[in-house]
Amino acid sequence: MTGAWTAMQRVFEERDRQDFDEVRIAGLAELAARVRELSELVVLTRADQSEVAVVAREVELLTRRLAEAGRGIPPGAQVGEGGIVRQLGSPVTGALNPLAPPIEISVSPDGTARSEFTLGVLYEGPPGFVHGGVSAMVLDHLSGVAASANGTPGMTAGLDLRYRRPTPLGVPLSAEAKAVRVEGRKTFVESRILGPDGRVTAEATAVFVMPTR
Ligand SMILES: CCCCCCCCCCCCCCCC(=O)SCCNC(=O)CCNC(=O)[C@H](O)C(C)(C)COP(=O)(O)OP(=O)(O)OC[C@H]1O[C@@H](n2cnc3c(N)ncnc32)[C@H](O)[C@@H]1OP(=O)(O)O
Repeated sequence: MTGAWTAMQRVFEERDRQDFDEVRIAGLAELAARVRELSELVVLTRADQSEVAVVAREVELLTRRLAEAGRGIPPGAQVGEGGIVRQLGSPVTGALNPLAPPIEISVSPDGTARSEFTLGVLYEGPPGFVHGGVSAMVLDHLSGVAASANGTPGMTAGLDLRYRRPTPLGVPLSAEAKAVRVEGRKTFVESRILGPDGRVTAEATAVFVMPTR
C-alpha cells in the first residue's frame, strides 16, 4: 500500500498537466463570484414561490450548459512565493470554489500567515455569528499555510480549538498563524481569529505531521 504522500504527489502531477492559464482562471473566478452571490441570495431572498421556481429552473438550465462541455478534474495547486500554496479549488482560499469565502493569505518575513476577511450569512452558526466549524476551517488552513511557509508542511494531525467569544458575521475579521516549534516530522502552529475590536474570538494550537512516503 502506498502512503498519503505518494497518493498526493500522484494527484498533484495529474492536475499539473491541465491547461489553466491566467485568462481561464480569471473567467472561472468571475463565475465562482457570481455563484457565491447567488448562493447568498438563496438564503436571503424574499421572492415569492413562483419566482423562486422560475429561478430554480433557470439555474438548472445554466448547470446543464456547463455539464454539456464535459467534466474535468479539479484545478491543481502551485507553491508560490514564501511557500504559499495557491490552491484554486480550496474551500477556504480557492478563487474558483464558490463555497470558499474566499480568504486571501499573506506571509510576513517572520513567517506569520495573516488574513483579513468577512464571513457572510452562508457561514452562520448561532444567529448572527460564525459557525464554529467554519472558524476551525479557517484556522486549520491558515495554520497549514504557516507550517508550509516555515518549510515544514504536513497534514493536520490535531487541532485544539478554544472559542473565547462569538465571532461576528458580516464584519471585518482578521486571523494570524505562526509555526512555533518543530519536532522531527511534527510542526506546532498557534493561530487566532480577531474581531473588529481586536479581541480574540477563537484560537487554536495545531500539529502538522509530514506523512511518511
Ligand atoms: C505533506 C502535506 C502537503 C500539504 C501541502 C501544503 C499545503 C499547505 C496549504 C494548505 C493548507 C491546508 C491546511 C489543511 C490541511 C488539511 O486539511 S489535512 C486533512 C486533515 N488531516 C488528515 O486527513 C490527516 C489524516 N491523518 C494522517 O494522514 C496520519 O495520521 C498523519 C497525520 C499523516 C500521521 O501519520 P503517521 O506519520 O503514521 O503518524 P504517527 O507515526 O502515528 O505519528 C507521527 C508523530 O506525530 C505525533 N502525532 C500524531 N498525531 C498527533 C496529534 N494529534 N497531536 C500531537 N502529536 C501527534 C505522534 O505522536 C508521532 O510523534 P513521534 O512519536 O514521532 O514523536
